[in-house]
Amino acid sequence: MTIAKALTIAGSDCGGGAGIQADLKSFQERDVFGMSVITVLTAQNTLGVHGVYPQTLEAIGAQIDAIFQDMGTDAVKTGMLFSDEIVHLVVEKLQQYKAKNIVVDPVMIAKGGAPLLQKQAMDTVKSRLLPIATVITPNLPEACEILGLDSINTLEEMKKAAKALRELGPKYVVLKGGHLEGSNEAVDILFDGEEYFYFTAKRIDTIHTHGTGCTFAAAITAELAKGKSVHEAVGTAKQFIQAAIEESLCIGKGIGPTKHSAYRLR
Ligand SMILES: Nc1ncnc2c1ncn2[C@@H]1O[C@H](COP(=O)(O)OP(=O)(O)O)[C@@H](O)[C@H]1O
Ligand SMILES: Cc1ncc(COP(=O)(O)O)c(N)n1
Repeated sequence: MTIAKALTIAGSDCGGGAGIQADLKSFQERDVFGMSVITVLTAQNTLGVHGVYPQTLEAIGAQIDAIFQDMGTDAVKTGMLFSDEIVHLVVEKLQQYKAKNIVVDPVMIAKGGAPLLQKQAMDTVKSRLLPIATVITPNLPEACEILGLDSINTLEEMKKAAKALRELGPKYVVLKGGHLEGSNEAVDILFDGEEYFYFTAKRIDTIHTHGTGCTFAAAITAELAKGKSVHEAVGTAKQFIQAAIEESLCIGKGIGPTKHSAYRLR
């Protein structure tokens, strides 16, 4: 039997809602063999991030080598990379192993406000990581940070931002509109350099969105691993995250996680 293989290179969320844990659950739900490289341990729950413990470069490099020297991957997702040195290492390794289908979720700030990427790493993310990406999946605050904008408030501004982001080198930009104020729809825009495609869903009135960005990007990665086009992958991921948020979980005292199995169980 063969199966598509996807790798996540990201931070561990011991609370299970975001990071490596969300990614592996999403891979499994999409029938893809999931593998993980842990960059950082976080002590995290629905109330916030209580501790960040970066792994050594040696440990991160050894995990990546172990996977590429034996099993290989059909697609790779990057999430929380935290420091400049980790971003450099991950880019070098992905280039060394000629990784295909790279989905970069440029994780910067947790929903509760904790920094997940050090300020010094931003330039390297822009100059080294985004250019090797097949797809990038920033949310609106991340897009503002990358582009040096104060805010993005309308779909027109989202289109402009998607275009500017693509000029930094990724093949496709998926700009997520989950944070767009005053809209009763959650609209994500895919830009391939020529056309804009809108992925629209009803905005769900819930605070339980811990890990939505990770879950969405992981679902895209899983579909790419199976050989789907970027357009198909984003379409499936949008339905996957919509179902997961619709049935999101009131676990813990703060911002709860989503239900990864919701889409499959429909
Ligand atoms: N309240 C919501 N209702 C429906 N979809 C949402 C909601 N919040 C976020 N989304 C969707 O979830 C995905 C992740 O988006 P977002 O929450 O912006 O990312 P992040 O977790 O990186 O901040 C996107 O497809 C977005 O449109
Ligand atoms: C380890 C880790 N990685 C990423 C996120 C971002 O979560 P979200 O998907 O809600 O933006 C997080 N809170 N923790």
